Amino acid sequence: MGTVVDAANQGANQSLADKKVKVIFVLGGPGSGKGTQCANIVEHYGYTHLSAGDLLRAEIKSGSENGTMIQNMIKEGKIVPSEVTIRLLQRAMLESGNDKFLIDGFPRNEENRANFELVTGIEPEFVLFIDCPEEEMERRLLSRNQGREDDNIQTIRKRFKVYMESSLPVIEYYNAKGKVRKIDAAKPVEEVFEAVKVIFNPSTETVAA
Ligand SMILES: Nc1ncnc2c1ncn2[C@@H]1O[C@H](COP(=O)(O)OP(=O)(O)O)[C@@H](O)[C@H]1O
Ligand SMILES: Nc1ccn([C@@H]2O[C@H](COP(=O)(O)OP(=O)(O)O)[C@@H](O)[C@H]2O)c(=O)n1
Ligand SMILES: [Mg+2]
Repeated sequence: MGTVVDAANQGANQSLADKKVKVIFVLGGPGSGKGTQCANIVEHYGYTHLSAGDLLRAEIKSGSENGTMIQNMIKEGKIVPSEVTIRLLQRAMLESGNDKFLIDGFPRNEENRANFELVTGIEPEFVLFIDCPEEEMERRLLSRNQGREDDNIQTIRKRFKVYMESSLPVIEYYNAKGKVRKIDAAKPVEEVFEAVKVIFNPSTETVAA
């Protein structure tokens, strides 16, 4: 690990800071519908969607030196060290050319949260909390059919445990700062999106008719 990488990272941070990027964290349990709602938001509001899980899976596929470590952690439902995930997020933000991001599935624990803030200096505008009962999340994960190695009941149970123990406290942290916008996700996709729109509409952006 060298100074070249550190310098590149600092350049990335400076450039993101100069742009004054707008970030919304989209959080919620595994299978709650984060990715589904992000796709809808992108269509209507011009954000770039960055799923931390998708970026990590792409990193495995790319044959990166971290690939095996990431794959093993995902299989066990564990949270990959933030150094890896933050670097992927920074790169994707810069490559997008956009200045508005939905960061989906990150931060997932205190280490993710604190280091992202420290390294990028970015504070989220707000946290969109996609709230769904566990039985419903389990049903959705077991019928997702995307061929994911972690969508089996053994790994799902581990992911729920990690969510309760490590991710909910992050949502609680932002809630204490008045930054959480909570959505009831135990409804059909379109109905959930109606509630999402209410959150996104009062800002300066408008919906295309
Ligand atoms: N409101 C909903 N009602 C029923 N199924 C849903 C809903 N939202 C998403 N799904 C389905 O549930 C599964 C998990 O959704 P996804 O968006 O991948 O969740 P997450 O990114 O939070 O894990 C997918 O198969 C998706 O099509
Ligand atoms: N910030 C993150 C996000 C995901 N991940 C890993 O990637 C897995 C899948 O995350 P995901 O966001 O795609 O999963 P869903 O919540 O969409 O079902 C997690 O269970 C973790 O193993 C991580 O380590 N750190
Ligand atoms: Mg997802």
